[in-house]
Parts: sequence; structure tokens; C-alpha cells
Amino acid sequence: MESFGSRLHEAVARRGPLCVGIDPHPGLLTRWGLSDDVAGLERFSGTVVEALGDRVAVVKPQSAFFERFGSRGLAVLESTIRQLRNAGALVLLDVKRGDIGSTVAAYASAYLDPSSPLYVDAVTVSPYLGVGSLAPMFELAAAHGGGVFVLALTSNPEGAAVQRARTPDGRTVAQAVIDQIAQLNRDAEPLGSYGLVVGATVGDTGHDLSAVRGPLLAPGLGAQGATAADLRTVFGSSLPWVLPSYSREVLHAGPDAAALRAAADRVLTDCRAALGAPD
Ligand SMILES: O=c1ccn([C@@H]2O[C@H](COP(=O)(O)O)[C@@H](O)[C@H]2O)c(=O)[nH]1
Repeated sequence: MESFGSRLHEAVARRGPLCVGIDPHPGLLTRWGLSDDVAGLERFSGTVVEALGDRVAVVKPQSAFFERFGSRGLAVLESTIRQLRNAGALVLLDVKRGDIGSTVAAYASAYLDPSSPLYVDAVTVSPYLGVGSLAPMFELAAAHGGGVFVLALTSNPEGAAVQRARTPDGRTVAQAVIDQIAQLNRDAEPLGSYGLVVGATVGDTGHDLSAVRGPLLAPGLGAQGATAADLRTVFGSSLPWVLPSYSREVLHAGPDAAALRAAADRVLTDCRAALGAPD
């Protein structure tokens, strides 16, 4: 079975280094002329799938915006995931889960077991109960070709107080997370299946990402103020591993499918230039 790292490597080679988020904010539903209810949610997600499912490498539904409608919102999420996978996009579900190991095992089967209704290619997780507590997630990902993206240096300004705090050995919390993920990816070729989340807003981090060998998801572009040009400052020599991620910047172009595609193409062009990636 092909690993997530290999599948991502191929998808990026075919479609370009871009992740687009599906974040149906109430304000975006209104802006698109949709009602702030399950029908609006379904229409919004369906439009993004139709516009981008067959051209963007990775699509990242933000679970919170589906969960807020309860079981009917989750049903829309399930069908959105199915449609995206059928269209050939890799689906990264942004859920930022984390708990004690025995509960993480249940989250892992919810998202990374192929028999689950919410089965996706990869998920985001939080390491703040200890990277070791995420072991069941890493194990199920390895068993089924899934991916796991661990928060390291998040794009929001509040994150630094926790992530840049020092551990007893003098490393920052973020560097300790980075080093543990690098260890998990140590033998991976061409790309590891365990990634990190490093915001495009964080500037020159002073952190060493050089040994990670896995994908570096970079949110914070567009609506949160970072530009593709900032990626060079943040990632330096690790640029080849970066997967830039935009949500509102692209979604603001909707509801017209052609305009959504044009917005995704525009940010992809910016990212290719910033990353020095081939067209
Ligand atoms: O550090 C992080 C981790 C995750 N996110 C998520 O990405 C999108 C960003 O949306 P934009 O509209 O492009 O700002 C959103 O779902 C966040 O929850 C992040 O922003 N930063």
C-alpha cells in the first residue's frame, strides 16, 4: 500500500503545491447568498468540490464549521469528503485532535480507518498531551497509508507563549515536537507521512526544520496576513517540503466556480514562484 507521503508527493507533482481549505464561515455563506443552515453548508461545500476537487492537490475541510450544525452538518462533511476523494483530491481534515492515548486510538479509527464514514487521507492533531500520546494515530496512519499533521508553530499570535516555552533540556516545546516528528520520518522516501503545521505568519522562527523529511503545512496565508513571499523567511532551506494553505483568500472569490478556480490558480502561481517549484 502506498504511503501518504508518496501519495502527497505525487499529487503535488501533478497538481502543484497547494492546499485549499473549506471553511464555511457564517459570513461567507451570507456573502455567497446562502442561508446559514445545513442547506447553505451543503451548497457551499458542493460548489467548492465542483470548482476545485479535480485540480487542487489537497483540500482541507475545517471540521468545526460542519460540527456546528450537529449530526446533519457531519453528514454534509461525510459526503464532502467522499466527493473530494472521488474527484482525486487528497482530503486533510482539520480537526486538531489530541487526548490520552486510549482516546486518541478512538479518534484514529474515526478518521484513519478506511471503514469509517469520516475516513480521510490525513488529519491535524495537537501534541499538547505529549507527542507520545499520539502514537495510535501514527500507527493507524502507517497501517492504512494515512497522514498526520502535528501542530508545531501555529499561525495565531497566541500560540507562541506555549510553543516557544522552554523544555527542561533547553529546546522550545515546538523544537521538541519537530524533533520527534523528524525521528518518525527518519527512513521515509521520498516524503514522510508525518507532517507539521508551521504558520506562514511566524517569521524567521529560529527553529530547525531541516531533518523533518515530511510535509510542512503552512496556513496563515491571505486572510491572516502572510503572503507567499513570506514563505522563504519562515522556511528557508526547508521550502521544498512546504504545502501552502489558503481558505478565505480563495473562498472569497465564490460562489462562481470559474472565479474560485481562477483564485486558486492565482495563489498557486504565487506559491510556485515563492517555492521555486516547476510549473
Ligand atoms: O496554525 C494554524 C493551524 C490551522 N489553521 C486553520 O487553517 C485555516 C486558515 O484559514 P484562513 O481563512 O486561510 O485564515 C483555518 O481552518 C484554521 O483553523 C490556522 O489558521 N493556523
